[in-house]
Amino acid sequence: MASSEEDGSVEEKENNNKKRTKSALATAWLTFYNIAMTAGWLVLAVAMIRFYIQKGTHKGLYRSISRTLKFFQTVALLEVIHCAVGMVRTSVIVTGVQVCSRIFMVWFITNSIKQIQNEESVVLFLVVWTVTEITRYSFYTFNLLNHLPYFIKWARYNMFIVMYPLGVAGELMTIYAALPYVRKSGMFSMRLPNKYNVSFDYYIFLIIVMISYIPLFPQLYFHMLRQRRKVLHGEVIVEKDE
Ligand SMILES: CCCCCCCCCCCCC/C=C/C(=O)SCCNC(=O)CCNC(=O)[C@H](O)C(C)(C)COP(=O)(O)OP(=O)(O)OC[C@H]1O[C@@H](n2cnc3c(N)ncnc32)[C@H](O)[C@@H]1OP(=O)(O)O
Repeated sequence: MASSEEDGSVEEKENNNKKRTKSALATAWLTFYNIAMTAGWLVLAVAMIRFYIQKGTHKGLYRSISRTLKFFQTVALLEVIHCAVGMVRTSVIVTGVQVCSRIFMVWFITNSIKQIQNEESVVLFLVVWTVTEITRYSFYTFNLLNHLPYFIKWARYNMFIVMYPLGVAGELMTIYAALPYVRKSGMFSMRLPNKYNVSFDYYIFLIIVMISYIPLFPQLYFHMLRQRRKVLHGEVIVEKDE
């Protein structure tokens, strides 16, 4: 009996040690990840400001920053993995929708349709994303280091109230501006007859994507409002299984 109790406690200790090592590793990785992402978005912010000061126009801005943007926005796919493996306490679905819609905007809209790269709406979502991400990643970094200045916490859970709708407006206006070019070029579309016997119309797909903002965006927005109430006002919120 005594020996089985001892065994139990040894096993428990081992499990606790494993958990501690795992959580120390996770914290180290997340700290590195968040510092790298803050730096990446800061580089983007500086590049945008320098471009505008030097050229005095937004034309050509997207081209000048596209490589860095594509890199850091694509790396954000790791956030879906962080949620999936339980490294962070966030819904995979909420994070997945957020990250995938951004990656879609970068790769399949702005990067693929050169004619729209100089639209004002592109600058709108780029500026909004940049401000948001610098705030968000520095929030996570300082939080992990247990030295979170209140103004960063305040900014993280207040700025989105305005930034989210602005970002979405920029994205939707950009997709809308892309529609005529997509229709004319027939890009990413497959017409019948073809050897796969499959048809796909990217133009229609983009319209469906635009419509899907109507049910999906409020869910992200209300998720952030709930987070705001929890973090800034200490409300206990029972999350539904998302
Ligand atoms: C194929 C095409 C598909 C197209 C589909 C189209 C439809 C799309 C519709 C919607 C489109 C939206 C487009 C987006 C536009 C913009 O971004 S506009 C700019 C404004 N944007 C924002 O303000 C972004 C806000 N969103 C977010 O912050 C996140 O992405 C989120 C997932 C929505 C919410 O974040 P969440 O993590 O749930 O909340 P937090 O309070 O920040 O964190 C919760 C806990 O998790 C910890 N955590 C999370 N990530 C990290 C990390 N990287 N490092 C460390 N810790 C992390 C965090 O600390 C919290 O932990 P606890 O304190 O323990 O609770």
